[in-house]
Amino acid sequence: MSKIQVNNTAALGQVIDQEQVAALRPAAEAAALKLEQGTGLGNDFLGWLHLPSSITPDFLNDIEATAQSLRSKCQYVVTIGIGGSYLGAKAVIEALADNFAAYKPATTHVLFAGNNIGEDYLYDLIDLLKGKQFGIIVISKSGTTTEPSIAFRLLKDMLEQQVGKAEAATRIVAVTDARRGALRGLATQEGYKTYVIPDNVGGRFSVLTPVGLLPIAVAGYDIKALVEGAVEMEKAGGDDIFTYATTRNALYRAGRKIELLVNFNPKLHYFAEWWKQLYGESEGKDHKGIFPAACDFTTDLHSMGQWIQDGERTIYETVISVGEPAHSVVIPDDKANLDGLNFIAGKHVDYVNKMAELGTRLAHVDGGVPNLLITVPALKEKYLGQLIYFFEKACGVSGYILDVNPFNQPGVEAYKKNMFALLDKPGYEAESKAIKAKLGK
Ligand SMILES: O=P(O)(O)OC[C@H]1O[C@](O)(CO)[C@@H](O)[C@@H]1O
Repeated sequence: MSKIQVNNTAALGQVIDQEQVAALRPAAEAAALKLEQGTGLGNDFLGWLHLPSSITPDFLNDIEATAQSLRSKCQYVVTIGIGGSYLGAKAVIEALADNFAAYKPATTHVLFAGNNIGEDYLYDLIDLLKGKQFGIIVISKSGTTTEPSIAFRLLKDMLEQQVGKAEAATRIVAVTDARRGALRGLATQEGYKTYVIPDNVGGRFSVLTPVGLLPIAVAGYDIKALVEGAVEMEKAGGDDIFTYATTRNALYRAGRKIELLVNFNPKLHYFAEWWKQLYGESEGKDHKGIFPAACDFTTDLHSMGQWIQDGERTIYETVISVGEPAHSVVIPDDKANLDGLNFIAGKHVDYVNKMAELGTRLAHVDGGVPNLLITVPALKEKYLGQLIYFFEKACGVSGYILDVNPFNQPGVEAYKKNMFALLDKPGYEAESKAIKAKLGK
């Protein structure tokens, strides 16, 4: 089976050595056992662990049928959600899509909303959708998150005005909790097609539920291959996962507090955004946790490269290296050679990119930045499925090595409480009074 691979050789020798990594292996194995036996912190949120192998062909067929129905009617399908309720779908779609898909004709464009509170963002979206055939996938595990709720209220209204309430109900799909939350009530009342986010799967671990699978299928990608890749990784288990989890924890203990996930392919930008939530929400608690940051290379070498090469030595780098590009572009020969580029004439652009990648890794290691390498054969559904499961499992293992609960996110509530208090939300009267006093109002 061709699969993703992890290599930590270039992470060793300066800041940490193999012994320090090996010393964490028993902790990693104990963490994996805790996940398997459900005996660790947050054990009511382990539904993702054997999720891939529990997905049936019938379930995927049903999602594909719903996707096809939306595709047949809609030029645009707006996926409404935030955090784990959008980043997985966005990451996979961007990794697989034509870089310029937005400017090329397509049966159906998948758009995203409810992931910010930008008035102009919503204005521009509403403007785009005026008079167009569109549908909505509204995703919220809690069913009460403010950002997607605002976007859904606006777009539902607009859709009903454009096509009538009955037709709108056939173009809206809700993905939410089986029982709880305002979205569940609304979907039942309006008769929307719904999918359930299992109770024991947290938002940031939900990309392989309908949260990710439905928008990915609407965008035209092969969700069966995606799940197949995840199943392969679920069954393959250990070594690469342990290597990644133990090396990053050894580096953290040696003072490397920031992990920089870098790619040499712009299609992976949102994959890093998904990864940032996965690791940031899972590990950043009890005043602990590696700070997950990301860069797109070579783009950011011309902005962040100086800092990475020469700034404070608190970072290490994890490179996601893609083996093969999907297409071929060769650099042409030029008789005049005024740009001096004939030394690479006849070479594939990807060959130059790979030399940039190798040169960057060597330079950064020389500059004191330990380097982990994850190779992905190609940007295809199957390998993305492997990568998703790899990072999820490594996150659970890593979180237990760090001795935090990797499956909760209590810290996210602080901003929400203040926002509701400032907005005078019913039920927040005491908080409103307190925050206004603090602001001298
Ligand atoms: O799916 P929901 O409940 O709308 O939550 C969206 C995101 O918001 C958070 O709950 C944080 O507020 C994330 O954990 C989650 O992925």
